[in-house]
Amino acid sequence: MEGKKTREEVEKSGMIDTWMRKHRLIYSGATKHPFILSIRDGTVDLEAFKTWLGQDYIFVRAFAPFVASVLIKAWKESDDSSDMEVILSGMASLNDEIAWFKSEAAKWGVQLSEVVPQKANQDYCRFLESLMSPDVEYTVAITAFWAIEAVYQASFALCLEDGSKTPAELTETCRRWGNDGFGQYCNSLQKIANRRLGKTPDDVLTKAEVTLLRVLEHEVEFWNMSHGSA
Ligand SMILES: Cc1ncc(CNC=O)c(N)n1
Repeated sequence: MEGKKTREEVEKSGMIDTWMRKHRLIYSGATKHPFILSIRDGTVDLEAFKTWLGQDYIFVRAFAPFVASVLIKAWKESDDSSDMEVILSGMASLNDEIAWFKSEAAKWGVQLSEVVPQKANQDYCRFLESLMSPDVEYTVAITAFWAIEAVYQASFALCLEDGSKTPAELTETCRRWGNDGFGQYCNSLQKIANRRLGKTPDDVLTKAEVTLLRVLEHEVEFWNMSHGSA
C-alpha cells in the first residue's frame, strides 16, 4: 500500500497524475470501453458507430457553450494570461468539429436533425450546464474540461496504435481526437489544471476531484449508449 502523500509531494508530480493513479480503474473504464475496444479490434457494429456519431454531435453542441464558460472564468480568475489562448484554440477546433460531424453524418446517412438525445447524453449535457454556473470555480471547470478532452484523446489514440485493426472508414474519426496535436492540447490543459490545483484550498480540491469522477462516469455512460452494457 502506498502511504498518503503530503500536499507538497503531490504538487511536485501534479495532482492530475495522482488522481489518475488513485482512480485508474474508472479512468480505464472510460478510455478502454468495450465500444472503443471494438473499433480497435475491427469488430465494431457500424450501427453502434452511427448512434455514437449522432449522439456526439448533440453533445458537442452543448460542449461549445461549456468551453465558452471556461473561457470566461479564465478571463476573470486566471493568474496566467496564456490559459486563454489554450482554451480559445479548443473553441476554434469545435467550429471545425461541428462542420466535420455534419459531413461525416451525411456520409453515413445519419440525419442529424432527427437524432433524439438519449438519457445518458441528456444527463451529461445537464451536468455540463451545471458547471457553467458562475459559482463553479475556474479550477473545478478546467479540471473537468481537461478530463472530457483527455478521455477522447486516450480512447481514440488506442485505436491508432500499432497492431490495432481499426476499420479504414473509421481511422479519420480516430485521428480527430487521437492525433498528436490533440494530445499536445490535452497536455496544455493538464498543465493548467495542475497549476491551479497546486494552489487551491482543500475544499475546492475536493470539489475538483468529485467533478473529475463525475466526468469519467458520464463518459462511460456515454459510450454505453452505443455499446449497451445494461
Ligand atoms: C462525450 C464526449 N466527450 C468528449 C468529447 C471530446 N471533446 C470534444 O469533441 C466528445 N466529443 N464527446
